[in-house]
Amino acid sequence: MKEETSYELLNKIDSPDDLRQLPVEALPRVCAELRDKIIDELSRNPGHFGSSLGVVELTVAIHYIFNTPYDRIVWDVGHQAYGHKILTGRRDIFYTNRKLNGLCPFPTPTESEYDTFTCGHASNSISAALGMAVAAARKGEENRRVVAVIGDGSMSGGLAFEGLNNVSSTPNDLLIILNDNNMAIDRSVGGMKQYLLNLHTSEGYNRLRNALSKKLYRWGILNDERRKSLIRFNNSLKSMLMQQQNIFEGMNIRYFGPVDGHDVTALTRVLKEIKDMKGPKLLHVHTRKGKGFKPAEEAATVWHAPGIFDKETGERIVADTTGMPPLFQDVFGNTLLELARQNDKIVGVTPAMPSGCSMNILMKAMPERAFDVGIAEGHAVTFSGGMAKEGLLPFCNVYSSFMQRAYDNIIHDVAILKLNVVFCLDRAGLVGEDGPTHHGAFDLAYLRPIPNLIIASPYDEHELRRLMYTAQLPDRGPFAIRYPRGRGVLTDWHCPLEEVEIGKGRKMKSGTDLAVVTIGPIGNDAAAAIRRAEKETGCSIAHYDLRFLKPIDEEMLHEIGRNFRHVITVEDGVLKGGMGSALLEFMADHGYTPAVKRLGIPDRFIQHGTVKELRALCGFDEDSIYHAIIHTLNL
Ligand SMILES: Cc1ncc(C[n+]2csc(CCOP(=O)(O)OP(=O)(O)O)c2C)c(N)n1
Ligand SMILES: CC(=O)[C@@H](O)[C@H](O)COP(=O)(O)O
Ligand SMILES: [Mg+2]
Repeated sequence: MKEETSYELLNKIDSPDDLRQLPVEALPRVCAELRDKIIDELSRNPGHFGSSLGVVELTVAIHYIFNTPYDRIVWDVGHQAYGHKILTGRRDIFYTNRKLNGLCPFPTPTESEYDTFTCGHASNSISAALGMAVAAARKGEENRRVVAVIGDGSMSGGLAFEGLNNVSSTPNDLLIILNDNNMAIDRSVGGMKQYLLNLHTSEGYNRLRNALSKKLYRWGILNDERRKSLIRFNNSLKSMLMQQQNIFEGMNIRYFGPVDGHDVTALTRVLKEIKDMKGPKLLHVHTRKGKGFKPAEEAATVWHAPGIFDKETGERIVADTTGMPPLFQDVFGNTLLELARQNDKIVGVTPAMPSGCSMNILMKAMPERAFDVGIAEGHAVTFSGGMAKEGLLPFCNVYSSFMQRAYDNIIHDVAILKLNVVFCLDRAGLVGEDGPTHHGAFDLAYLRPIPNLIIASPYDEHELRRLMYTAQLPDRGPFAIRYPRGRGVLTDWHCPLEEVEIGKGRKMKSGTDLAVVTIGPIGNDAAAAIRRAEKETGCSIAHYDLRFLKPIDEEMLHEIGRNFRHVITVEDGVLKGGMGSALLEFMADHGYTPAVKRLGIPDRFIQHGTVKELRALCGFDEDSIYHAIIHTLNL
């Protein structure tokens, strides 16, 4: 049995100032306590695990060497920043992490002055940090240092490349720390990953470097003052030996490393040496995702966000899901494979989320027909467009909120040419604990104005399968299907694959007093609310499931407009510009004047919490729908 950690040092660190009072020899102990604290807290209150464990030493070294919060540290994604939170005054409330009204899931400037920028979506740290560095220079804050900490996976994102490109040509003293653990959520992929692997210091190089530096010291050519030049010398030596130019050096960004990211003493030494160097620089750090917790080191994908676990045995505590409805993502993954077996034009595309969206099912069965393109949503869409132009039929699966990155690509590279690409937007609607950066709140509103695009959302798992089948029939053009995070509503997702008439909704039930119009699985909650209202009050309520936002079912809307004085719309998406707005436009365009109450996500960013809590806060959970019905009918 593992001894309980006493957190003797950690409990005295209320801010990085306290950390900086400690002698450097104390840092390994701080790291051990911090690591134990993260393991302990996360075993009870789930969150992003492996990434934070991997950067414990880096986090301690950064706060030890840099004058935070005056110096700006920009974390990329921010899923690795739990150590940062604990060291920056949030230790005692860390148990509230990701809970409603508790600590935010990712660094958030409104929560702490140590959090410098919006985090959540990958690859923005270099651009944001460069902006801060330029601002500091313009304001004459010459002593303010700016650091971007970015993972190897996030470095594969286009935005990171755009940032690097600009860093190389704009005067700045930025430090980019590349935290390379050779993993994204799934395995890192692509040329950047390969390039970084090639940058690994070869054994021969290490031997030569050590021998040379010893000699240089002995000859008096090298001393501590001149160590900085040695790092440069090392890089030239490395380039020479490895016969390739360092891509960062080639872009005028000084490259240092790779260094062992778990040696906190070495890290502090290197950071101290390079922190005040002029000009842009990149420190390449090798870490292990899940470091210090064996199961997480061995199965990094599962332990990216493992849920709760037993910290002694390392076993994940997983709820028994027998008899429960399947995850929507698994219905997608299995159906895609089924369709791919029938239609050899089908290929799958995912930007770095093969496990998250269950495209790993296709990937495993037909590796040559599934593409993980890295954290590259824009590219995923345009790449799909290219394949579609030449006759393939890509199913491009992107989390709804990450698809925001690819808006122009949908319009410019797919919709204008009416290409046959099926966009599957997983995690549509409120996603829960990942909060405002991750809620798939906007897709209905941002997709609706795009010509040529079919937009649908399934009521349940069977409907998802039918929509996927329908979308791959010949010459459908761009087709978007959105569905939520989590489980569906049916116990058996299997059903025959049948065509759905495009633009046709379903009348779920008739009624006379009020029409409730829904889109997507939230319709099930509305149905429950309707049953309750009818049972308790004797009223008569019609329920329409629109199914397609575009083309919208005009016949159905005429029926509603003609027959009802009261309409309630319910959607798991933003009210501004969403399905309710579309209905209102239709009613106005055709001279109908029902009183329309729209339920959905209000015009503000919704915090984190459970989906249930957040729907209630937004006013579209079953209870709220019920009360809206009662209120509308004055019952
Ligand atoms: C734009 C965007 N796409 C996808 C994701 C999902 N995502 C979160 S972390 C992650 C992997 C990041 O890999 P890396 O930067 O190497 O960090 P690590 O997890 O290895 O610590 C991905 C794909 C995201 N947050 N943002
Ligand atoms: C940090 C990040 O963006 C991902 O890890 C995200 O939290 C995954 O979300 P799901 O848990 O819904 O797959
Ligand atoms: Mg990584």
